[in-house]
Amino acid sequence: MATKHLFLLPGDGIGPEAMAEVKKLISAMNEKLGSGFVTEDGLVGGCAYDAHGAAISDADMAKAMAADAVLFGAVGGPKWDAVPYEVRPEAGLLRLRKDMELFANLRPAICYPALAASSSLKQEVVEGLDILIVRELTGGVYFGEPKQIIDLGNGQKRGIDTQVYDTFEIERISGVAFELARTRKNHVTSMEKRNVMKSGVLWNEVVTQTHKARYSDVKLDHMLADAGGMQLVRWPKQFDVIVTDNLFGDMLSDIAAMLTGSIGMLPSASLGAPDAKTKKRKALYEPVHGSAPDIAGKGIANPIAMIASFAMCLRYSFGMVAEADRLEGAIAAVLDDGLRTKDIMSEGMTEVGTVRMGDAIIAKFLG
Ligand SMILES: NC(=O)c1ccc[n+]([C@@H]2O[C@H](COP(=O)([O-])OP(=O)(O)OC[C@H]3O[C@@H](n4cnc5c(N)ncnc54)[C@H](O)[C@@H]3O)[C@@H](O)[C@H]2O)c1
Ligand SMILES: CC(C)[C@H](C(=O)O)[C@@H](O)C(=O)O
Ligand SMILES: [Mg+2]
Repeated sequence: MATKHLFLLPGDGIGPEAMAEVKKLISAMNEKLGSGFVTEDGLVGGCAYDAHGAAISDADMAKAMAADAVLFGAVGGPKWDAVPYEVRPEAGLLRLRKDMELFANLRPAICYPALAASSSLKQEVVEGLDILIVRELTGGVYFGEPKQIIDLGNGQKRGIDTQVYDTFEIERISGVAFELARTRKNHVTSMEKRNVMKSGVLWNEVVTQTHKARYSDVKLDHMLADAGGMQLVRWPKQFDVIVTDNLFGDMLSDIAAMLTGSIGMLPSASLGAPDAKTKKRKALYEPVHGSAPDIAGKGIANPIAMIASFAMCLRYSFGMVAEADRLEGAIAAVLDDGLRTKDIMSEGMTEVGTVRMGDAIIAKFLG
């Protein structure tokens, strides 16, 4: 079996705790299934800043570019609140996304049957939920120039961020959303704020044109992003695929996380365009949650988002669809058995820490 190079960036806070569970899984897959993964660890975020004064080194950046896939934990924390903006922990993640051109961020929000009763929303609202947020990841206000604070000289300062989208960026992300919708319920909802933003007007126009030219078989709706947030909480099952920009996608996916029971449940895949020759995509897989400084080091973090991100890696980077399905099935089965980390704990269930949850999922996966 061909060697599969994985570059692991556990990061800060609960990142390494969640990644440790995936490392165990990878070792077990190599040993029991001969999966042929070769892994190497690197530094990103605050730990990278502590080691060499940058949120990711050029050497680790090169390794990320060369790997078949990157697995990323989480970055950030109060320890680095005062470091210069350019080298803050989050800058490492943003550099990875930009330099690897990972423009398509897939954030599925699935409510596992066993968790339907433990959501903060009514059971009938979330039961059976299966939606996919397709977030544009390399453009918009995250990267637009100018981005600065200027001194106005009158005791006032001005903070400036710039929202920029070009036609090709909207075209390619909406293409990803339409393609994925065809493999699901064939329905895309595009979200922007065309009522106040010029970039929203263009977004709406380009999505509509792309739909008309290439994907008229898919049902397309448009929704203002603020109303979209409201509808996500009111009746999320009206959605199949949501396509939206970088900032709205960040916020809407955190909202969607709570539909699944906890932000500790939401995985993501960040994908580049297929290479013209090899057809391979650059890819990074990461949980949607952050470094959770409030629970870091306590052994109670939910590793499911990280493990489910690895399932996405198996599916999208290695075509190991059967293994990905089995891993997702193992997560569902362990939840059916009543095991819960603290964030998803409810009455009558068995509370376990990060390691026991990881062990239980691996044992189910290996059958
Ligand atoms: N991809 C990333 O690396 C990423 C994503 C989001 C935030 N961050 C960074 O993380 C730091 C903390 O951010 P925040 O507190 O806003 O968001 P967070 O996602 O880290 O935490 C929000 C809340 O959710 C809980 N939580 C998160 N993940 C959990 C898990 N797996 N299991 C159980 N509970 C979990 C936390 O304990 C906390 O109460 C900041 O520095 C932020 O910039 C990083
Ligand atoms: C950590 C931060 C840069 C990141 C983002 O804003 O994209 C995070 O919130 C996410 O959702 O991946
Ligand atoms: Mg976020």
